[in-house]
Amino acid sequence: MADAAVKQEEALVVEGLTRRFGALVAVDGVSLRVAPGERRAVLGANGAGKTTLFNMIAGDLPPSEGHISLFGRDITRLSPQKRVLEGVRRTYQKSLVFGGLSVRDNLYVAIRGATGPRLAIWRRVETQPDRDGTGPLAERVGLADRLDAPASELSHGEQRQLELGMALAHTPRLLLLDEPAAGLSTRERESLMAMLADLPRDLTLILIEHDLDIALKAVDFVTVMHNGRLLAEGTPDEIAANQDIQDIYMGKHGQ
Ligand SMILES: Nc1ncnc2c1ncn2[C@@H]1O[C@H](COP(=O)(O)OP(=O)(O)OP(=O)(O)O)[C@@H](O)[C@H]1O
Repeated sequence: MADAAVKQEEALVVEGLTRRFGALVAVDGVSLRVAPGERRAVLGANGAGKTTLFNMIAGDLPPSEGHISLFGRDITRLSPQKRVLEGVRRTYQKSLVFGGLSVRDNLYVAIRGATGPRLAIWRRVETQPDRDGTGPLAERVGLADRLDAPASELSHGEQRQLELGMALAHTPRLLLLDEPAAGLSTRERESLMAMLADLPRDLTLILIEHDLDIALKAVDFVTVMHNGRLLAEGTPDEIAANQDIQDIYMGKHGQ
């Protein structure tokens, strides 16, 4: 049918998004449009409102005002769980990996969370779906040879890789990564960024990043926030050439 070739929707549209905490306006009328498959960085100094913006997109925090649409569907009032089913997945600044479980079991828990009711964990092992899914997932994030290692024994970089693997278990359409490279060594950052670059283009990726150099290498487009507002948007080249942004907001955070 000719009509099947429908116009492709934006992956994410955020309109006039605002979040107040008492008198503080943490996010102040932010509007964004992110194309399907785009790699976008959200930059800004501490307290700029980046995580609050993520919290509202993921449904962890209701907005005070504004709207959020995912592939043309208004998700502003959906619960975080329903947004996961719609394809939104996020990571947090603080690790949510289970240290006492192996890499395999962490990935399995993530897969189960995506595919079955919570209590189905009590079903007989052989009747549980997707047990084989842990291997390919571990391979995607460079942990194929660490499947049986307890997560607590992973390096910081490997833990970040595991978090990414857990987020990918839900085959997200929109992946929100909150400072995925924080605390990593230069080598670990490079390897994580290479992994992100290898993610399929049917996945739309937004990452919060403090390090301007990392962000500019990893993305197609950059949004800069300051004091809850959108300060600038542009390609990495445009942002790199913007001396005000470099000096005032990013210079002190570069490493
Ligand atoms: N639950 C909350 N209650 C009150 N104030 C909050 C809450 N969450 C965030 N804030 C405030 O909102 C503002 C924006 O915080 P947010 O964490 O979104 O910034 P950020 O850009 O992610 O900063 P960072 O880079 O330090 O994580 C800050 O002033 C913060 O103190």
